[in-house]
Amino acid sequence: MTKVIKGGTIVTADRTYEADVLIDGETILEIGENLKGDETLDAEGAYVMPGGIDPHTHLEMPFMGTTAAETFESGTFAAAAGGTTMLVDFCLPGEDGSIRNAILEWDRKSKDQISVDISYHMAITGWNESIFEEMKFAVDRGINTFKHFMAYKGALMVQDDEMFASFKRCAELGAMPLVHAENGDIVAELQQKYLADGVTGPEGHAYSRPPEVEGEAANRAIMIADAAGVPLYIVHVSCEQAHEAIRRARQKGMRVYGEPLIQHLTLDESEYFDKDWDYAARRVMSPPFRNKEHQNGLWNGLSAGSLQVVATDHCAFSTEQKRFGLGDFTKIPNGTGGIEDRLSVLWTHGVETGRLTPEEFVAVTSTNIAKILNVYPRKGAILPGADADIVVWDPKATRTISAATQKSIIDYNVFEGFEVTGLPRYTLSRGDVVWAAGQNSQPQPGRGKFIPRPAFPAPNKALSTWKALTAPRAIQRDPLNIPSGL
Ligand SMILES: NC(=O)NCCC(=O)O
Ligand SMILES: [Zn+2]
Ligand SMILES: [Zn+2]
Repeated sequence: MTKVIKGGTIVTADRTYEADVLIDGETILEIGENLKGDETLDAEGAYVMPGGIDPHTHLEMPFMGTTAAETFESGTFAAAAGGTTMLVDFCLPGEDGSIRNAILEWDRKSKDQISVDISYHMAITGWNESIFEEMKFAVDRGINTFKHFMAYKGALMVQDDEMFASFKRCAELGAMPLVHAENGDIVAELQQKYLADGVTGPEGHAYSRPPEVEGEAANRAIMIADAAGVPLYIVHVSCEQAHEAIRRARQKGMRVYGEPLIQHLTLDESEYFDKDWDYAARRVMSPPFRNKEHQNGLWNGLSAGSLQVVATDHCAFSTEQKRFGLGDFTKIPNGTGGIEDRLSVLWTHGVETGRLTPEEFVAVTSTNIAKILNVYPRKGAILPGADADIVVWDPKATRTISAATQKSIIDYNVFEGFEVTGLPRYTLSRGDVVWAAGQNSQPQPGRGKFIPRPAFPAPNKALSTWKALTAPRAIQRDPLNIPSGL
């Protein structure tokens, strides 16, 4: 069974040109003029781009005494409705601390539910012999990235020596560490200080997580990665202090990647000062939204290349769950959504305003992510042989974002009222149409697949070769030049 996407303009991370795309089964067979297939999808007036990849989601994640309400079924359908064809979810060890069991649990929760493809990052939430051993099991299962929380003291947070040990293990395994960069000790102190001062509402969340705590942790993680000889990916970069650390590291030749979120690019700290408690609490996430200067810095980083990808950190709790923190902001479950709106909000605020070119848009929403996470060119590419994960993007279509019409099952949307221009006309996942605008598309649970991402020893090997060449060495001296010690 073949399909042809006809009459569109292909936009990839490096070029834009007019051509048809012929799909055979799950993969792209040919790109060219006047192609024919068993079925035709009209792309007149539209862009044909690699489907979005969201490298940071938390579907059904147990966290802060509850479980994120967005399910694998609703989350992956919402992704498809927004033009995203793959997401990378964070797999968290349970009470037993076992990585192996966590993977089995994530497989169990996701496999019969997902409409589009997924992959996992594995969280390292402590350190011992069995974690050391089981990291190899994860890599053999196609999980090549390990996440470390430098915040959430008393829960997920790891210490510097644990991170160093885990980063060294990543280096051996050809894997890459990820960090949530915030100084968890200082956050915990500041939380207590603001509570004691009588600041109990959601604004206390923002006050207790200033940009400096993020910048300090980003610098520390970069130093630890350098000492361990491994590349580093910093998730949800929200401020200039962290961005600056990444920029400086990259200037020094380090392979450090930075991931801003669509929320931090478009929403600011004033959200926490809203008089409506629910409104402000729904926007509580870590790190918190920042001011316009930080936002501008993130946009500049995307166009200049010091930041490489845009994610959502989709970790969506209902209003009822957010209310666990009434009277104490430290108990508001941390997380916001965005999986459905990432592409349209980024197109509207990025491409429509001239901050990003369409090619840069493809790079930061798909191709760079596929390359950094080692799944390119299977994903993130419009090339013969690649998976037919494609979004036919109508740059003229408009929508007012509203919880009332979204596919996500959450009862609100942090982008409520945003007018967006640019929406998917069709979303294809491995050749299947999983979203067609105006055609009453439904979730297709169970059709999505887990996509293994093999180890990528090349950057680690390059780094260790360079480290070995430039390592401090003992100076060989003629014994005659060494005092006898008398
Ligand atoms: N970001 C957030 O507030 N919640 C999700 C967990 C995390 O990534 O820190
Ligand atoms: Zn985080
Ligand atoms: Zn996260």
